[in-house]
Amino acid sequence: MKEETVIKVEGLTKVFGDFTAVNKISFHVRKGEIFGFLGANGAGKTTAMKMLIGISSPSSGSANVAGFDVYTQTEDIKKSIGYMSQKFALYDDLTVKENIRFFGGIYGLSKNRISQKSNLLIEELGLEKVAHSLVGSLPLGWKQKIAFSVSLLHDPKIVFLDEPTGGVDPITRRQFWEMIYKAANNGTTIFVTTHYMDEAEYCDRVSIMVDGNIEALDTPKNLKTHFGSDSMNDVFLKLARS
Ligand SMILES: Nc1ncnc2c1ncn2[C@@H]1O[C@H](COP(=O)(O)OP(=O)(O)OP(=O)(O)O)[C@@H](O)[C@H]1O
Repeated sequence: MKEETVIKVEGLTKVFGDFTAVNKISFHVRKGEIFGFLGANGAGKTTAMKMLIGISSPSSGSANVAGFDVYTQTEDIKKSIGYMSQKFALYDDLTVKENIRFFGGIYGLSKNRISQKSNLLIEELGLEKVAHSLVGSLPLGWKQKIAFSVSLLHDPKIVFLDEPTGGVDPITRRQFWEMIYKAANNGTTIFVTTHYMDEAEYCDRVSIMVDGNIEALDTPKNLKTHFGSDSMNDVFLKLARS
């Protein structure tokens, strides 16, 4: 059976004045794949991701996300994807239930569907006792797990995660990744940036950006073999130093 490609990027470029932040990057991502998008600070990850989620127009090149063009079909892209980041996830001054209701509404879900999804999410995450607590009062790890579930409320084809586990303890990060695996097993494609190299090991494939270019892209196993490394941390350091 032919594997479905849900992200196709060819020569995608973003220029700010005379500075090239993203330089002709090309890659494909398959349905249900966990694709790690790595790079040192300032490598161009966020700039690339903004083009893919339809909030920044590329300078040149092409990209198709969930079947839609990043130049002309950005509204369709936004409806087909989920997004969460460490910096923006949920509203601290709304309760867990209110956040779910709010985002469900934004994603265009019916009241009934929101209610069903809300009950399911609260049960799955064991949040019965805090369903009516303000999100701001919850530990960061809980917030991030709820935010991830909320980003999946509308059953998006692809979810973009921008450093989703920043600042979270290792046990909670592990639990977070179990949620990522579950979503991927259900066919959701995961596009994730991270600075944690143990998380890079959990991805099906990893791309590594250096100064706007994708310098390496393969499975963690192949990358380690290619660079003669025993860890993704070592691969990353070798590339970032070269
Ligand atoms: N609007 C902008 N105007 C000019 N330069 C920009 C703009 N946005 C980003 N840049 C520059 O582009 C480069 C890539 O930034 P970007 O935020 O994409 O990196 P990143 O890989 O996401 O880094 P981090 O891990 O720190 O988030 C940086 O040098 C940044 O200063």
